[in-house]
Amino acid sequence: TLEELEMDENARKRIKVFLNQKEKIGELSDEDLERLDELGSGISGAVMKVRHTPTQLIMARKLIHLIPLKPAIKKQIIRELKVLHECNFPHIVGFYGAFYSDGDINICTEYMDGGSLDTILRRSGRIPEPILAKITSAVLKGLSYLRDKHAIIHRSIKPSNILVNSSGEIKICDFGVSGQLVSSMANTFVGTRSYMSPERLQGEPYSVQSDIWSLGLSLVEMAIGMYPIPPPDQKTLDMILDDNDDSSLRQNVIGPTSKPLTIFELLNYVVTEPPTKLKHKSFSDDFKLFVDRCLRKNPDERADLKTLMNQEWIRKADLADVDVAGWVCKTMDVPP
Ligand SMILES: O=c1[nH]ccc2cc(O[C@H]3CCNC3)c(Cl)cc12
Repeated sequence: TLEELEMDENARKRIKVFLNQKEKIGELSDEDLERLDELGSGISGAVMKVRHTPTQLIMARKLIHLIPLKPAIKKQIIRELKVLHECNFPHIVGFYGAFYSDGDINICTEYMDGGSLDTILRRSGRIPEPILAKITSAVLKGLSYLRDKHAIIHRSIKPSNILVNSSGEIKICDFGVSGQLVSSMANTFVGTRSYMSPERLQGEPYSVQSDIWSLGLSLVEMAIGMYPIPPPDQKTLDMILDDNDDSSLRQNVIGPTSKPLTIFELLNYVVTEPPTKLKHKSFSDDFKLFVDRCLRKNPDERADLKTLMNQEWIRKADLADVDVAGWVCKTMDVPP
């Protein structure tokens, strides 16, 4: 029940409102959803902004095109996705329902008008440290909730799976709730970058510790405004971060100086080279220490969720009064 989860009053209220609206929906179906806009596309498919005509609710609809899948497998995935009905938490994106229609698995979730952090990063350059601390606190709470209440590990923490809205809420999405869906998509990796931990890249058993590596790498990327493998040299970092004309609101004018690594070289780098470090005077020591605790190649040396939630950087973040809503609105105004 919501009572047992340590939530503050207005978080509990928001979830009650969400569940109230959800009751009006009943079975979701394709003909009840009116397409409004394209929101984003991930490795598993496209995400559309839709309106559920019977209730006029705005939702995000993710289409997962998995061919060829035997009907029995598809039924199992839809059945396993139903666990999402029990995932009600301030930092987990709300779930309206899942259904299967003409070859696609459809997952309908809460619409987040600020979008995903990778889009915000592309538009506004980089994310200020006080905002990153709030984002990290939310992600850690979300990961703890998934592990402690549902024994789920996220499996793909990265900027594009962290969503924000103009109320200043920060939520994670696209976690591996359905084992069958995870294994059906196991070989559909596409893309030029990876947030996977060294142990996972080497096929070793992995746990929530693997999500902590991904969080650390995502934090470095969001702090400096570029994918941090291979680590940019000091000169590049100084150029990006020393700007005092508040370039954090503008696209960084420079890209990587050396030629980009192939995906193989990149994965090989993660496994063989020392982990990326966050080193620049513009970041607090607490932040640098936090990132260092996340980016240990040995998962046993990497800090665990509980330790990280008690780190100075996070304790200060939880007490700090940061206008996340204001920041999200500012990034929503920046032209795409
Ligand atoms: O508003 C949303 N609600 C729920 C989900 C969602 C997912 C989105 O993008 C995908 C694409 C890659 N990962 C996340 C985007 Cl851009 C928005 C939403």
